[in-house]
Amino acid sequence: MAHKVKIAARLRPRIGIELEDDSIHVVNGEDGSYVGVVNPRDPNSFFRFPFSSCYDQSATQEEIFNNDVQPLIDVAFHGVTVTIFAYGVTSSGKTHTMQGTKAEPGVIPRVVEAVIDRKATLPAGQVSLAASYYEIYKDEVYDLFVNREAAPKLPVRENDVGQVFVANLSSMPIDTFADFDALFSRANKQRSVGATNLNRASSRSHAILNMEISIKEGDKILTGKINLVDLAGSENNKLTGNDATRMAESSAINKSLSVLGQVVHALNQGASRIPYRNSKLTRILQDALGGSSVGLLICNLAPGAKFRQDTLNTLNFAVRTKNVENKPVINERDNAPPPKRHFAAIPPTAPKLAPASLPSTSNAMRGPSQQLLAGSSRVPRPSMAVARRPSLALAGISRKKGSAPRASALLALSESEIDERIAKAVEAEVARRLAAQERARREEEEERSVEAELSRIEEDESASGSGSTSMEERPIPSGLLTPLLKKHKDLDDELRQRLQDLEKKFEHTSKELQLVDVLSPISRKKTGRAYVALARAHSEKGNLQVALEMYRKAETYVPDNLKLKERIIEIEWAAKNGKEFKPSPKKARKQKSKKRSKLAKQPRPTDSLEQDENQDPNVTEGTSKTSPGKRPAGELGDGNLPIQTPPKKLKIAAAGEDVTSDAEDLEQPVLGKKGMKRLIDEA
Ligand SMILES: Nc1ncnc2c1ncn2[C@@H]1O[C@H](COP(=O)(O)OP(=O)(O)OP(=O)(O)O)[C@@H](O)[C@H]1O
Repeated sequence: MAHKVKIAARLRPRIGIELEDDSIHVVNGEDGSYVGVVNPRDPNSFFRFPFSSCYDQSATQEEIFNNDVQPLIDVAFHGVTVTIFAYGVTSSGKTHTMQGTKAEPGVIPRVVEAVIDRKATLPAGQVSLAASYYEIYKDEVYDLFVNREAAPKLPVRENDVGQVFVANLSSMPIDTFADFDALFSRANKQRSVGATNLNRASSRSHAILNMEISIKEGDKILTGKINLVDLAGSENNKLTGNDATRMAESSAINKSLSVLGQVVHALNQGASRIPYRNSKLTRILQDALGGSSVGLLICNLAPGAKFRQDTLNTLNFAVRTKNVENKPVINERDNAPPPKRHFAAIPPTAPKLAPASLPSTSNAMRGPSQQLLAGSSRVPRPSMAVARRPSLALAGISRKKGSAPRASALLALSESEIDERIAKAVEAEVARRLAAQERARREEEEERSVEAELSRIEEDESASGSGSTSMEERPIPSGLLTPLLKKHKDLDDELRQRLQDLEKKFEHTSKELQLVDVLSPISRKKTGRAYVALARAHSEKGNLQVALEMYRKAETYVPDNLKLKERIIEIEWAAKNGKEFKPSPKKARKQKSKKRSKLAKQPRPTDSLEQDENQDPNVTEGTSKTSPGKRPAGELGDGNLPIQTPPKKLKIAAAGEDVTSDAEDLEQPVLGKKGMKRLIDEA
C-alpha cells in the first residue's frame, strides 16, 4: 500500500536583531494546524498552508521528537527504511532541528539514543547497530567518519535489487550513546561549514547520518535503516552576501535542491522519467521519494517579512511533497550461511528481486507499528554480500550486443592482428573519453557563464529595489491578524483549489518537462525568458489567465527564479480576486562593476536595437554581458527574468500597441526556428 511522505512545519524563533513581525505565523486551532503567510500584494490577506504538524516558535525539540519522530523508530525496527529530512532556506533552523545543542539535543542524538534504548529491551545479540555519516559537498560524497585530508570522493552505486548506496563508506558499530556521541562530534568538525550574512555557521553541504539496525529473527535478518538528512539551505545570494567561494558552493546547493524540486514535480505528475540521476542528492534520496521507504519532511521556516518569499517556496515544495507516495518494503534476508561453493562452480546470477506482497500482515507484522505498515511488502533478499555486489553492468563490465569480438573469431587471428585490434580499440576509447571530457568542460563553462549572468541580474534588481521589498519590511501590527483569521477561513479551500488548478496546469506541461531534461542550461533560460516576455505582453493587455499560463511555462524552464514564483502568486491572487494586476515598472539597468562600465564605454558597431536583434542568438551570451549599459532603460526585461536579446515586438507592446503576433518575433532571435515553431504551437 502507498504511504505518503509526512510533512511537519517548524517556525524558528527570532534571533539576534530580527524584527518582531507576523508575516509568517503558525496557528494550531480546532480546525487543524496551518502556517499562514501574509500576501505580499495585500497585507490584509494571507495564504494558508495546512499540515498535520505545525510547530510555532515555542515548540521544543522534545515535542517534535515525541510527536513525529519516535513512531518511526518502531517502523525501522520492522526492517523498513525511514528517511527524515530537514528542508528550508539557509538559517531557518535545519541544523538546530537535526543536531541541536548539548542543552537541546535535536532529532539525530534523540533517535540514536532511542534506538540504543530499544535494543537494550531485546535479547542480547538479537540486534546490532552501525552508523555511517557522510556529506554531499559540491555534488561529491565524502565520508565524515574519515579524516578529511584522507577522505576520497566516494562513488554512488546501485546494487542488483536497485538500491542506491554510497560505495566504500565506513560503517561504525554502535554499542553505547557515548560511542556515538564521540564519533558524531568529531565528524561534525569535518563538515563543510562557512559563515554567511545570514548564518555564522552555515552548512555548505547536505549531511546524511545513516543508522542501520540488523535484527535476527529466526533464520531471517531484518535490516531497518534510518536516514537523517540535514540539507544545506537554499540560498538567496542577495541576502547571504556570498563571496566567490560561497557562490560556488551556493550554486551547487541550489542546483541539487532544484533537482530535488524537479523530482518531486515529476513524481506528482506521474512522469515516466524521474530525474533522480541529475544530482547525487536525489540519487541518494531516491528511496525516500517515490521509493520504498517511509518519509518525514521537516520544513524549517524563518520568521519575518524578509523570509516571506523563501517561506512561500519552502511551503510550496512541502505541499507538492505531501502528494509523493512511497511503497514501503521490509528488507529481509536469509540468516543461514550460503552453501559452500566448489571453486569451479559457475557463479549463479544474482536474482533480480521485485518486492513481494506480504502473505498476511498479521503474520508478518508484529508490534505497535502494525497499522503504520499495513500493506508494506517484504523483500526477500539474498545475503548482503551478494546484494551489495555491484552488478557487472554497473561496474562498467557490461558488453553491448555485438561490440565484443567472439572468442572463436579471436582464435582465428594472429597475435599481431589481435594486438592491432586492441590498439585500435584503445585509441577509439581514448578519443571517446577525450570528447566526453571536452563536452563536459564546455557544458560546465556554459553553466558558469549563465550563473554569473543570473547573479549579475539579481544584483541589478536588488540595486534598483523592488516594490515588494519595501512591502516586505513593513511590520504587521500585532492583533491585526486575529479578526482576519476568522474572515479568511475559506482560504484553505481556496489554497487547495489553487493547487489543484496548478497541478492541472502541470499536467499540460509534462511535455515541457521532458524537453527541459534535454535542453542545455542556456537554452532552458532562453526559453524561460521567451515565455516571460509573452506573459508580460499578455498581462499588460489584461489577459491575466494567458499571462499566468505563460509564466507557469516559464517556471518549468527556470524553476529556481524566485521573482518568477512571486509573480505567479501575485497574478493568481489578482485573477482569483478579480483585481487589476499592475506589473512592477521595468527597471533601468544600473552599471555595477567597473569592468562593465569600461566595457560599456567601448565603441560598438552600433547601438541600435536592430543590431542587437540581428545578432546570432548563440553569440549573445557573450555580447549580453557587455550590452546592459547600452540597452534602452525601462523598455526591456521583465524584472523577473532577463531578456538578453531585445525583441522588437515586445518594445511595441510596451508602448501599448498590438502584441498578438509577438510570439514569432520574440522567439526568432532567442530560440531559433525549431524552438520558435514549438513555442508558437504551444502559445
Ligand atoms: N528552534 C530554535 N530555537 C532557538 N534557536 C534556533 C532555533 N532554530 C534555529 N535557531 C538558531 O538559528 C540560527 C540558524 O539555525 P541553523 O544553523 O540551524 O540554520 P540552518 O537552516 O541549518 O542554516 P544553514 O542552511 O545555513 O546551515 C542558529 O544560531 C540556531 O541556533
